[in-house]
Amino acid sequence: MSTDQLAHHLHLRGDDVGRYALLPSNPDQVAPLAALMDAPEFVARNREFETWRGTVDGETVVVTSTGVGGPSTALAVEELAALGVDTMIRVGVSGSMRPDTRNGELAVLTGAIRDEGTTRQYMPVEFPAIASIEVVLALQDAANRAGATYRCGLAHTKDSYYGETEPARMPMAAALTERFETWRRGGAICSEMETAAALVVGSVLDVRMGGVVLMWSREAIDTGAAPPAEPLYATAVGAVRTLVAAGARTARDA
Ligand SMILES: O=P(O)(O)O[C@H]1O[C@H](CO)[C@@H](O)[C@H]1O
Ligand SMILES: O=c1cc[nH]c(=O)[nH]1
Repeated sequence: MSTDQLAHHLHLRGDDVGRYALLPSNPDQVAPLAALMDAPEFVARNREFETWRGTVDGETVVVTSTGVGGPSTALAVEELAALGVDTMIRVGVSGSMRPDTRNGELAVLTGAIRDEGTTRQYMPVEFPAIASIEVVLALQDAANRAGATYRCGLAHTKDSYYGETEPARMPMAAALTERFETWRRGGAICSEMETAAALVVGSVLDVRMGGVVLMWSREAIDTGAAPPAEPLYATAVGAVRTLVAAGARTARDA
């Protein structure tokens, strides 16, 4: 795809983007994230992919929703990378996998368990889904500056939300419950649906990729209360600020 061409799913061209992108899965989070930047403006919407743009310390940053799950996340990462974006951060909400998590705490993601289907069509299962160290450190720095409560670690990425949150009613109840406990005992801190695809596709395309999510329990979701998103948004935009200040990225082959 040339950068003059309209990207098939995102409906963006090369001129619309810079080097940086934030990737919430929920289109409702796009405008509030862009609002923390200078000169926020709507750029395009097609299907579940809504894009706004702003600047952070003079650098163009797009905010593009990926939709739920690996397949649409892979599309968004592919098309943004083809247009020239080289640094991306997944932003979203997850369940927690640790009993001591405070509702609303952030998780800065160092990697993801590939318990989903999309990345198997990119790389064999032995290949790890690992975040860029530069993005992880920038997110930590920004979370500290935002005064956010957070922990760092692995996300569990799956394809079935109800398989995670209501396993007992699934035909595979025993297997789902046992697998979930296995991931928990292995150290996973949260469960969501996009990070593994973002990290593996990012790695294949030489994109610096990381992720930050707000951990919000199923019980809290069921109350209908909105999660307190300000620390999440401040951390995501603050991390871009840190990366912009650092300047040139470290080359993968250096
Ligand atoms: O709130 P977002 O970021 O969409 O993330 C989580 O919520 C959705 C499921 O309800 C999945 O996309 C999951 O990853
Ligand atoms: O995938 C998700 C998203 C939010 N909460 C969960 O428990 N799981």
